[in-house]
Amino acid sequence: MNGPAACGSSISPRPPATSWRPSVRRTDLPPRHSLSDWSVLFPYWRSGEKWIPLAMLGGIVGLSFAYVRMAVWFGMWNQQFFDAMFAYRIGTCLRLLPIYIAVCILSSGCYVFQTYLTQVLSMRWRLWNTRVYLRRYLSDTAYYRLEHGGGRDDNPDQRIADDLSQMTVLSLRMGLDGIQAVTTLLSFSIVLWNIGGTFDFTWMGHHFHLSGYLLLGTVAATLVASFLMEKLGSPLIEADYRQQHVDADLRAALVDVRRNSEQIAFYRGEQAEELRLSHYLANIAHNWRSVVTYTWRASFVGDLFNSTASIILWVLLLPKLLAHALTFGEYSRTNAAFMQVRRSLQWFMSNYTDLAILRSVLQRLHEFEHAVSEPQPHDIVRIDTAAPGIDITNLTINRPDTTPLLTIVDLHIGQGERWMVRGASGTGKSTLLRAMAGLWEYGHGTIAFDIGHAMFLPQRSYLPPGTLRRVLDYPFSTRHEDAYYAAVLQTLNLGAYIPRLDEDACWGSILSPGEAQRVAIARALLSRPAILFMDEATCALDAENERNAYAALLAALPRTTIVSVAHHEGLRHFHQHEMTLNARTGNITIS
Ligand SMILES: Nc1ncnc2c1ncn2[C@@H]1O[C@H](COP(=O)(O)OP(=O)(O)OP(=O)(O)O)[C@@H](O)[C@H]1O
Repeated sequence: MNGPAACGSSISPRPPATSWRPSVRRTDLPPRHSLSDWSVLFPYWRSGEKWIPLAMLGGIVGLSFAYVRMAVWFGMWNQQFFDAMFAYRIGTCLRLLPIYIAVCILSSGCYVFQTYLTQVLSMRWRLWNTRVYLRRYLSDTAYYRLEHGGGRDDNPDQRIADDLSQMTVLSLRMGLDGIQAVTTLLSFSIVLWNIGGTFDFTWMGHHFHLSGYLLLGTVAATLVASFLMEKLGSPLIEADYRQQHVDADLRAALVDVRRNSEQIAFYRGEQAEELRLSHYLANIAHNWRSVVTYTWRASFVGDLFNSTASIILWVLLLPKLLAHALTFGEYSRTNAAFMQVRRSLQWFMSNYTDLAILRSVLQRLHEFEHAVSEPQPHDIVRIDTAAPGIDITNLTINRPDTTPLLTIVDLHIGQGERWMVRGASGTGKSTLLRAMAGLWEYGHGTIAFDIGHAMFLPQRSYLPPGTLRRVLDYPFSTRHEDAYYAAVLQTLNLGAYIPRLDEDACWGSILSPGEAQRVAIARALLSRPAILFMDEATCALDAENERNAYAALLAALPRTTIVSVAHHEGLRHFHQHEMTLNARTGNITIS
């Protein structure tokens, strides 16, 4: 029987207990935005690499200004051109055309170069951030703590793969569009102000003198529409926040099915899985309905405003029309300026959804950063010592709920000694090894050994994708003579794989659990650790292969200290000492 696909699976000693997250627990919470969420944006711009991206950003902003400047120029050109056209001055029109074409080419060039620079900058930023996040995620066993630490953060894969990409793309696009919107607003506001001139009128016996009424009217109309959109669309932020979570939960559940496909197939668990996945799908559908409702409300106001824009402009231009003070060229320029001011003011509302997504992304990244950099309590102190053997002093291992699991007052394991750890299921054998490996943070006491020369073999061996040679060397990149690999494989009855040493494959799903365990033993034989911890590392082997594996270890590593969690009676004679964990007292007995 082949083992569960190890390509991409975790190195945990058993299937991760929390890999299935049945509820969308945090999706029910309202988003808690805080200013510190925005801090996620800054590290890149303060890093040693900052000068190139800052120069690129400067270039993009400069191009943006140039682009807006050209748009203002187009407005002026429009007025001149259409006034000439309606006055039938064809010669003037022909003179104006080549200039127009030249500026068009320049403007398109600016736009294309700005887009190119933005994309390059976005990718550089994303790569830098991803490298930093990967380093943090893979350092100090953060990946293990996140998975096994009671769900302090969910879906780290989504944070690293999707959220970082979204953060860079969205924040750059919104930031640059925002700068462009403000520049456009200022530039065309001046145009509108100048065109708008003054408006004198008498109402109820009072004389009014209004300057720049065209600009004021445009701003007022846009602000009313924005206010309505804000009122109707604000719950969209919350709904979008939840949407990201429910989507990620479904994806995580699907990955879970893929990872455990064989077990599910043996159980014929299709219906149960369909039910479980339907639960996630129902969450998506439920939230999606909210997203749709809030989106159509906001879109309705936005679209209504867009389609009535020309009427609003006509109303605003009515005084000039009544005074016969509007040429077609001036109308054309006013229309362009009106649209630009409206569009840039509207930028804030048309980017409502993106802003909502960005805020959710930043919040999740901030939570992730917090989770990975959370200082790990070191109540169980591991001392790295060059002294041979292992010393355990006043060690108490607790469960996560702080109830005591196991106590070892004082224990010395001498160099080269072989200890068998026994005890009923659930007494804490694996947890003791986790504490030795620095993966268990609940409890207190001291464990001293040569950490740098120790190796742990869990029950479920991790076989990364790649060549068999790389799998055997994992996690190091040491290279041995071919004959050495061959001899080790032969000793462990894996001779059939010698010709396949350089085959690139997903060995986790090719090898049977027993073969995978023998590959792990081969790793120990190849890397020759000073101390070897084994957690039921041969439990999937038949009696003969298990005896053979132990015999090979003893023959090849006579000076290696071995601490081995095992149940099989037949293994007792390979060990000199026995440590039995007592379920009732939580103490150990040594024999
Ligand atoms: N992440 C965890 N969260 C909560 N409880 C845990 C966790 N890991 C282990 N435990 C608990 O600690 C106890 C000891 O578990 P451990 O895996 O060490 O047992 P074991 O002796 O190795 O069992 P077995 O022989 O069945 O492998 C068990 O009661 C288990 O439920």
